Amino acid sequence: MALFHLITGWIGYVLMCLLGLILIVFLCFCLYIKYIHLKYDHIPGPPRDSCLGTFYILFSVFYCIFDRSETYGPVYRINGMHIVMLFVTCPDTTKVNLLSRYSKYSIVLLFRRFLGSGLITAHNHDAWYKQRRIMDPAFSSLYLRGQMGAFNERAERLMDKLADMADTNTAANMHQMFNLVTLDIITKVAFGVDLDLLKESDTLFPKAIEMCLKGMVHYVRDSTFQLYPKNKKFINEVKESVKLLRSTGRRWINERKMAIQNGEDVPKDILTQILKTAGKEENTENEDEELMLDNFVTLFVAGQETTANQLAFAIMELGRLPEILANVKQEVDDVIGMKQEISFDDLGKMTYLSQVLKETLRLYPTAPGTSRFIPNDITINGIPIPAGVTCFFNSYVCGRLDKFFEEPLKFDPERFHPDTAKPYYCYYPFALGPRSCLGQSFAQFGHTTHSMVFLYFYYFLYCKIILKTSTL
Ligand code: HEM
Repeated sequence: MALFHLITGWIGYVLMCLLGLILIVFLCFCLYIKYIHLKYDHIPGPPRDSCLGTFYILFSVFYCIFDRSETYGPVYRINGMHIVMLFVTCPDTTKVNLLSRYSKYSIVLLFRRFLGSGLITAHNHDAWYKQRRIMDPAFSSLYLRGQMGAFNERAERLMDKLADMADTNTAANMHQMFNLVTLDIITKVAFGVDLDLLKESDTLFPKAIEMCLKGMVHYVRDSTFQLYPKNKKFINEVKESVKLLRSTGRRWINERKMAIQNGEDVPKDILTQILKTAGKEENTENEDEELMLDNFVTLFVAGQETTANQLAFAIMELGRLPEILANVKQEVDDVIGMKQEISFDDLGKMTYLSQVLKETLRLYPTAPGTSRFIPNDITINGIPIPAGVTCFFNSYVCGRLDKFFEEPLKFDPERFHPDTAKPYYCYYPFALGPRSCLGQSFAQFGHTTHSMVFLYFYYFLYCKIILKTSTL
């Protein structure tokens, strides 16, 4: 009996302590919310949906962010689960923040390392800077000029495939075609591997990338997504896809390492540069390998879907707008004529095509935004912003606001005519500043008509398609 009393006494005591602890946590939470209210409530923003703040962050529903930008102005606040996020369309703030050394977010996809500390997601400025300097040569115009053959060949393969489909009256899903061909190009030009996915119809690799991207969208939209049991099957598929991408990377990296060790002549491509990122930090061998794999996956994710989607959106608009299509055809006929091979210099002459592609990214930016953590107090449009928030900059929203672009929903390549004034920090489909897209750094070479390096080569696919369709 005494033992029983002792045990119940202890249980009562533990319960009391637990209750006390819960009460303290609850009070701290209330104080925290009060503090957040006092600190940030002067910034305009929608009311909170519930006691948890704004539960749905709605990153992917851009029209929602867009509507709010119209309602609340150049900077507004959302308290997502009481974490303050700012959505900014003010050009001056965009300029200052994106051109400065502010840090970014990181993604560990569904508990499995995905982009890790690779170029896009690296937090530490110095570590990122070292990687970027190493990668730059593989994106130089010098290296990419030498890859024209690979681009010509892959584009020809696509043309042959389309011609076959035309002969048999088979409908072509252009988005899917572009997905395969951009994957082919990246694997060849960046990693020296010839996949020929258009022919092989091996869907394992493209599917793995698609699953990873789907997983990433879910993760960004709701980071608690992985905790719900009903999502388990999907999550396992994503995990398997990440595993496949990283194990493929490991295999290709090891093959290249062996080739270098055996004194073979290896291309100075992205894979060779990725190998150089190892041994630069005080990392263990395992950490080095993981970093290399982060960059391997990063380049697929950054370079493949973005370009494939841009191509697909442009084809969609050209299909809708025969006049613009006729202008593009005319330019391609004038510059390329009957030539079989398209040269690097030909691409620079395609001014109108370049305008079409820029306009495509205004309406359909395939990497729609970026974010920066703000460590110091700043002022946006006269509103004081206390330090400690993350600012989101959305090119999709800016591209559709009529204060920046007249008749924003009209597809009009003339907006990007070389004689027209450049949009002032409201058009940034490749982000801006030091963390801008690595595939876009051609501007640094002082080339004004075309501001892309890697992407530049995708113009090429257009030329081919336009040429082919005019002869079919
Ligand atoms: C239409 C095509 C593309 C678009 C719209 C695009 C857009 C972007 C954007 C907006 C960022 C910044 C992301 C952020 O801040 O989180 C970025 C970064 C990056 N992109 Fe692209 N990109 C494209 C194609 C490519 C290609 C073809 C490659 C290379 C194969 C590439 C490689 C990268 C890399 C490595 C970064 C990280 C840069 C850094 O932080 O140093 N991108 N891209």
